[in-house]
Amino acid sequence: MAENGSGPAVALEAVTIAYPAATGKYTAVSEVDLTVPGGRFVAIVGPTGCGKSTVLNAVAGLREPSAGRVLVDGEELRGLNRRAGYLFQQDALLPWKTVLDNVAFGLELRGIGKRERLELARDWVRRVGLGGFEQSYPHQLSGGMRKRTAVAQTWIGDPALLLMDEPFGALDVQTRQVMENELLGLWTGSGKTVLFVTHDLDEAISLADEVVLLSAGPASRVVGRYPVDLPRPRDLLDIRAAPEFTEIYRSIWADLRDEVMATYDRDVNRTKA
Ligand SMILES: Nc1ncnc2c1ncn2[C@@H]1O[C@H](COP(=O)(O)OP(=O)(O)OP(=O)(O)O)[C@@H](O)[C@H]1O
Repeated sequence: MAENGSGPAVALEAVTIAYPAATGKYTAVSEVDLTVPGGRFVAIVGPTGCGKSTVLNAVAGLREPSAGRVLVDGEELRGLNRRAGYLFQQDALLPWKTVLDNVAFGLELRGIGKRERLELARDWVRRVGLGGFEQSYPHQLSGGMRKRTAVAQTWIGDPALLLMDEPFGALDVQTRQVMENELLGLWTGSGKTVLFVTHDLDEAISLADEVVLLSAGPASRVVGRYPVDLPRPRDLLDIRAAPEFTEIYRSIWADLRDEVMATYDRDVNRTKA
């Protein structure tokens, strides 16, 4: 059951995922154990290609484990995770629809009447700071505005679990900080469970209650879990300057660096071979 708030608890039990490869198969992650209490914000970090997205896709129900299982509030996940909403680096805005219609689209698919969905969408467009841009089309928006539209698109469905894969990875640094702050503003008090994948340790620590470190692949697994006891609510523009932040950063980076180097050595040896 959810521990605090309405978001579901998520557990991965000895999850192994292998992909077909030229040489037979490639085991991306092996026996991953991970528990995320309901309502918590957990960030997953690790070197490039270690399997962060693979883990997220397993929780989304997009990728079935070759072994092990995923539990959502104690029940084994089978097929798509219908309690989850997604936010990826690439947004999924429909170019021929306006901001308002893009935000309302998920509700349309759910069969919610036009009047109600447009009313809700108008509210969400305002909440993400896009009031006045309801009738704009995606190509008329900046990267940050597109991201705001995507955030509204995800949150309007009120998913209890949010799965985010480098959602702000393509944004410039300033826009990214603003969006991270706004994400925390939306999440605080919502009770939603969040799994957030990022390359960026700064971002992981700033946002999360806990950072989980995956080892270098192949057969990546969880090699570290680090609680982030920074007070909330957090203002990310200030928090990165706090000495406690630097301390947490140092302790995680000491381990992450080893995994990054292991990936680097592996790639160099592969190139030489
Ligand atoms: N569909 C697929 N078929 C074959 N191999 C795949 C597939 N998807 C991922 N892989 C491999 O599995 C490993 C893990 O990939 P994944 O995308 O989960 O890693 P990641 O940590 O999210 O990567 P990045 O940091 O680059 O975003 C990589 O070596 C990748 O090449």
